[in-house]
This record gives sequence, structure tokens and C-alpha cells, in this order.
Amino acid sequence: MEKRPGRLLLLSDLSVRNTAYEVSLSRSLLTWKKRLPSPVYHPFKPSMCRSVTVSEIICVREEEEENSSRDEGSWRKIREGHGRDCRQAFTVSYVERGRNHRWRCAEVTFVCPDAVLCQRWVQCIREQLAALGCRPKHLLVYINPVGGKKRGKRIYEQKVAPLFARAGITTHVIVTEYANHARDHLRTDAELKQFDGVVCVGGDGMFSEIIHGLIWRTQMDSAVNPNSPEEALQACPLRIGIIPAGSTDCICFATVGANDPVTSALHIIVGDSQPMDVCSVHHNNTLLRYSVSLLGYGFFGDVLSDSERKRWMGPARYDFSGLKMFLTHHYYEGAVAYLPAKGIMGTPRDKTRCRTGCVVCEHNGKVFTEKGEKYKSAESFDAEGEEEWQSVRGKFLAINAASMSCACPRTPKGLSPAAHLADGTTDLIVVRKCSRFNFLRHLIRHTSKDDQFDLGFVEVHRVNRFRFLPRQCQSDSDLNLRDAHKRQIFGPLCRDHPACSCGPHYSSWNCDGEVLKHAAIDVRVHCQLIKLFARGIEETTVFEEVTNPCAI
Ligand SMILES: CCCCCCCCCCCCC/C=C/[C@@H](O)[C@H](COP(=O)(O)O)NC(=O)CCCCCCCCCCCCCCC
Ligand SMILES: Nc1ncnc2c1ncn2[C@@H]1O[C@H](COP(=O)(O)OP(=O)(O)O)[C@@H](O)[C@H]1O
Ligand SMILES: [Ca+2]
Repeated sequence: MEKRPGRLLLLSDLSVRNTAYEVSLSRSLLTWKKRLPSPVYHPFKPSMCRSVTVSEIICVREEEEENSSRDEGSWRKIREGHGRDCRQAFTVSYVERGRNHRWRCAEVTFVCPDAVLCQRWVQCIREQLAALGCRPKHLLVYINPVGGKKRGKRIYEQKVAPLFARAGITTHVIVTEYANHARDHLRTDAELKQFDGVVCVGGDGMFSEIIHGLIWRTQMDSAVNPNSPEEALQACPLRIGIIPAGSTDCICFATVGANDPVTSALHIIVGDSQPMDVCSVHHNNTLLRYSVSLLGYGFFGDVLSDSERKRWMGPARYDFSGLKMFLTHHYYEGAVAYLPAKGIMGTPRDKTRCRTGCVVCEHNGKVFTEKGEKYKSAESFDAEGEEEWQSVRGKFLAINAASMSCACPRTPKGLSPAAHLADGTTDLIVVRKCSRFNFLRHLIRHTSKDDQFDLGFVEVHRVNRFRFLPRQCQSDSDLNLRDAHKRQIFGPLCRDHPACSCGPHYSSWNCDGEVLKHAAIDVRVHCQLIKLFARGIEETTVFEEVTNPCAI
């Protein structure tokens, strides 16, 4: 990828590790090119020229001590002709890309011929950083001390807090004392106006707490009724950063490309922004929960319920319960009605992947923000959407809705590899009853290149809305699912069976790692309701990852 410098703000001969460099700064790029002792031209020698985009500079500082650079080792300050207080060197900290989408904080120290020039450089770089405008200055941090391997607090203190301090970010840190502490604090107590974002140190469950608090608060502030699936929700203004310290950490992995606290901290510091879809899950016109990753009934619901009793096992509980539920091989009966997404780019089985600057999300995002208005009234939704509802009924091993790929270390390509973070849709995956052997084939394909949907008993649809009704709750009047909305089939029936637990083989929904207490649900996708301090997974080119030569 060619990096164009634009008009130069500064151009000086400075030295790095006792070697002369031509250093330039434009509004977009900081570049340092080695001055060659001989005029021999080495166009492909990578160490000769490096550049970093200004938006990925973390900070700049003047060096204060005589042998100030810790990392540079050999260089010494050149102080001839200057008093002891003269600062002649400055260090730039910047983002360096490593393998597997990991970011590191790298440093380079430039020694200047005089203190005035040094100060000009520092001031000019600081001005460029201040002009960026998207960087957070003050953050509200919630730490779950008991998530994952119980390392949340240590991870934050050792790996994240020092980086925030270096970048000049101030924080208000709350270590949670009980489940839903963060959610309730965000709902009512937190003075949100003073913060530029919220940071979640924990797993998907902790992230879920944060979005529940923030979405609720935003709807209350805008007088939107969160219980009705027909209401268009108000987008949350604050961005959320995730420092992974949980068990699955799929939301972090699918939005950043890695589960690494330093990488996440750097995405927060540079002020990245990634919009994300949120599903609201309702029962009888009452909001149950929000979901951003997996809504799973059957297999994944059972794995979660079973694993909750084994929290003491840590992240391994999912593998244990996964194996157990695979062997149990329960199937469930019910009906799914869904509204296929119309006018969109992309299908759940295409080869496109949601990556940084995704055009599918941009296109579909526009489609659904314009359409969003129409969802406001139930009548208009009826009139336009009714005949579009489709249905599937029968016996299922699993019904999953993936609003994003759900990529995580267990399945690096994800539950639905072609799903998009911010396209206003969710991929509804229906796995019909099949043999253990076939189900295993389906599961194993999540970990290989083979298509997990290319099996006769699996179907997948990209949808805006769906409803599920377990068999125990159905009656003859429900058979025509095309009329589902008008007749409100879920309402009266499920009032008779509050927990819908009226049969032997009923499952529960896994909603981003939380068990839902109702099986009959009505789900609506809200396009780009929240924003994360992330940029989606970057396409990496070997060229960029390994050498970073500047192409100027
Ligand atoms: C045989 C290998 C099969 C691999 C199949 C992998 C599918 C994994 C899909 C993972 C989707 C993850 C979606 C995210 C869910 C999270 O919100 C949520 C909460 O996370 P938190 O605890 O960090 O707060 N996590 C979960 O619900 C965990 C789901 C994990 C399921 C693991 C299932 C393992 C299945 C193993 C089957 C073994 C069969 C072996 C037969 C010889
Ligand atoms: N201080 C706390 N004590 C007990 N539970 C908590 C606390 N803070 C948060 N929780 C809850 O812990 C659960 C798991 O959190 P999470 O960070 O997602 O870890 P994991 O990925 O291991 O499930 C969440 O449901 C969250 O509500
Ligand atoms: Ca989506």
C-alpha cells in the first residue's frame, strides 16, 4: 500500500542510533530515510526507509536524561556546545504491526543538532496529534476481576494502564464487585458526559453488561421504549473498547483480529471506530436482552447452561460441556419465522469477508438507516413486510443467529464466516436433526477450510428479523406463520407457559453467553447501534507486515 506524504511540515537531518537520517513530517506521515554514505541506490533494502502514519503515532516525548533511550541501546546524546538542560532528542512511540493482527508499541529516538529544532519537532508532532480529533482523552474503565482466568485486573494494570498514561489518557477505573455492577452503574449513576468512551476489561459477558447499560441509558435519555421490537433504537454516542480478559472473547477477536490486551489498548488510543449491529431480543413485547454475537438455541444453548455450573473450570468448561452435549445429542422441535434481508449486498455463503472499511457494511448500512424510519410503526411494517416472512419448522439440533462472524480462537473463521459487523443483518443458521456423525462433520468444518453450510441438513439465511416458537408453545392456530405478526402467536400461548418449559426436550437460548429464560423469542437487528474502538480485521499484505518500506 503506497503511503503518500502530502505537503511537508518539517524536513531535517537527524540521527537515529548514531546514523544520519533524513526525517520528514507531513500531515499524514512521519518518515525517516537513511542517508547513504555512498550514492549506491538500494531500492529494496527495507531498513533504509521507514514511515508511520501520523494517526498511528501514540505519543512524542522529549528525552531528559543523558543516556536516555532505554531501547535504542548504543546512541548517546550529542551535547557539544549546549548547556546541561538542553534537550536535543525526542522519542516517537508508534503502532507497529506484528503477526496475526497484533499491534505493538514501537519507539524511535531522533537526535537533533540543536535544542530549538528538537522542540520544533516535538511541538509540530503534538499539533498534528491534537488535530486528529478522534482520540479519547478521558475513559471510564470497568474491570471484571473474576472473568476468564481471573487476570482482568493484572492485565489492565500491567499492560494497558501504562500505555494509556503514556498517551496522556486519563481514566476513571471501577473494579466490579458483583455481576451487573457495571450495567447498573452505566444505567443510572455514571456521569457519561465527561467521558469519551467506555473500556470493558473482561469477556463477552462483561461486554454484554456494558452494552446493556449504555443502550438502556441512551433510550431513556431519548424517550425511546426499549420493549417494543417495532421501535427504532437510538444509537449510542460513546465508543466501547474491549480489553480481552474472558473465556471466549469472540467480540474482541472478530472486531480486532486478535485477543491481545496491548493491541486492543492501541486501537483505543488511536481512536478507532467500528460500528456494530445489535439484536434486540423480545418476548411478548418485553425486552429480554441485546445480542451482538451469537444467539443459539439447542446445542450452544445447552453447552452454555451446562457450562455455567462448571465456572470453576475456567474457559475449559466450554470444551467439557461441548463434548458432553455433543454426546447427549438432543434435538428440539419448533418453528422459525424470518424476514430475509432485501436490497442488500452479500450472502451468508459468499467468499467476501468483513474487513476494515467493509463496502458491504457501508452499502447495507445506508439501506437500513433509510429503512429504519419505516420500522417505527407496526402498521407500516405489517403492510410492507408481511408477505415476505418465511418459515422453517421441524426437528433441530441447533438454531443459531450470528450477527457477526463470531470468529474466536475455537473457530478462527467463525460460526458464520461471511457475516458482517455492521450490515444490519444476522445470519440465521438452522441445523436440522441429523446423526451424531453428520453433526460432528458440521462442527469440525468450523475449524477447517470446508464450508460448514454445505451439508443437506444445514440451511442459512441472512435476515433482519426472526421469531422462534418451541413446539410446546404451538397450537393449530400457529401453523400459518405468514400471519405470525398479525395474530401475535407468541403472546397468548407463552403467557400460558411462562418459561416455555412444558416439554421434556426443551433448550434455552445462549444470548452472547447469557442464558435466556424464555424460549419463544422475537428478534430484530438494529443496524450500527453501537460503536467500538476498533477498525475490523485488517487485510494484511506480507509486504507491509514484514518490512514497512516507504514507497515515496
Ligand atoms: C470438534 C471441534 C468443534 C469446534 C466447534 C467450534 C464452534 C465454536 C463456536 C463458538 C462461537 C462463539 C460465539 C461466542 C459466544 C460467547 O458470547 C459466549 C460467552 O463468552 P464468554 O464466556 O467469554 O463471556 N461463549 C460461548 O457461548 C461459548 C461457546 C463455545 C462453544 C464451544 C463448543 C465446543 C464444541 C466441542 C464439541 C466437541 C465434539 C467432539 C467430538 C469428539
Ligand atoms: N465482580 C464480579 N463478580 C461476579 N461476577 C461478575 C463480576 N463482574 C462481572 N461479573 C459477571 O461475570 C460474568 C462473566 O464475565 P466475563 O468477563 O464475560 O468472563 P467469561 O468470559 O469468563 O465468562 C458476566 O456475566 C458478568 O456479569
Ligand atoms: Ca451483522
